[in-house]
Amino acid sequence: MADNLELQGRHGKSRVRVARVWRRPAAAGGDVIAEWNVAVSVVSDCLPSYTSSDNSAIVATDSIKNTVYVKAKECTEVVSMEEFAVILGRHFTSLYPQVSEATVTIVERPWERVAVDGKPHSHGFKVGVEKHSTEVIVKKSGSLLIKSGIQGYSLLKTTQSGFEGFVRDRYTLLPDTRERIVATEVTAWWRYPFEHVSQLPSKPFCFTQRYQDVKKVLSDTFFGPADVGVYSPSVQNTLYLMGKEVLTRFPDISSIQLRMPNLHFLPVNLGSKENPLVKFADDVFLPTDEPHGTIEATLSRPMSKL
Ligand SMILES: O=c1[nH]c(=O)c2[nH]c(=O)[nH]c2[nH]1
Repeated sequence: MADNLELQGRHGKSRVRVARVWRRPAAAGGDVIAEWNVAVSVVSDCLPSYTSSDNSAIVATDSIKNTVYVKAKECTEVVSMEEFAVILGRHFTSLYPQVSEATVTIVERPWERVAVDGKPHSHGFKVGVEKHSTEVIVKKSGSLLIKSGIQGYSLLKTTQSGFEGFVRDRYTLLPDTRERIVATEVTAWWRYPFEHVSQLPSKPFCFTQRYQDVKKVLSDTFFGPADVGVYSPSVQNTLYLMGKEVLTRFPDISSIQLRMPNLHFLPVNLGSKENPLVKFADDVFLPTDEPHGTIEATLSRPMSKL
């Protein structure tokens, strides 16, 4: 309380870029690299720095940035992003009495090991497309919230998609269809059920593995079997089935939030009655991303929240 006003502040450093290499012989799988874009934000009791010129309680954002590099150096064994975020969160909340909470957000640059002549390369990587992220909140008490996510996961089917039976009134122009392209760029966030640092799994890499698992379940459900696919009556239904499958398969995920824009591929019809230049026959489309439909939902088990 200051000047009869409530103040809720937080500070930290964003866009801290760090790359960590773990050296391993080729026989042990080769070098491992992680490139992370880290944001740390702490809730800290430093009211006088806002209300007067007393900075004595401030952990400088420059020191917060430096800590990211120190902790990366200290991780002599390969760690997942989620584990690294927990390490940072625990550090800030345990070292500084005035810091009650730390939020650590990390987005990974998706370096993927290349293969040369079919053999995984010991130290060569190329960048992939979709991105893995995490957001971890650690409180001084040890209470914890861990979310992981995927962004920019672009998926498309050339058929086995339709949309019909929707509201038809004077504003409706869209015809019913059982044949269209469906394309989206999935953003997903899922929450793990660990609510205290003491509940964290000791098995290394489980978060990284789970990310790969979730990614596969999302795409397998979107596409259906390789030869025949699966019919999608709407993006809404496909989104629901994707989220449901993740919760069914992984008891250690308590909720999932999915955002799936409907990126329209418009039928191309060009010309006039006299000169029908291009007549659409499910073959030539105008790909668009603006405007796009926005379809999103959160699925949770009863009693859990995202
Ligand atoms: O799968 C869809 N869901 C919608 O809500 C919608 N709305 C629309 O115009 N096309 C579609 N497609």
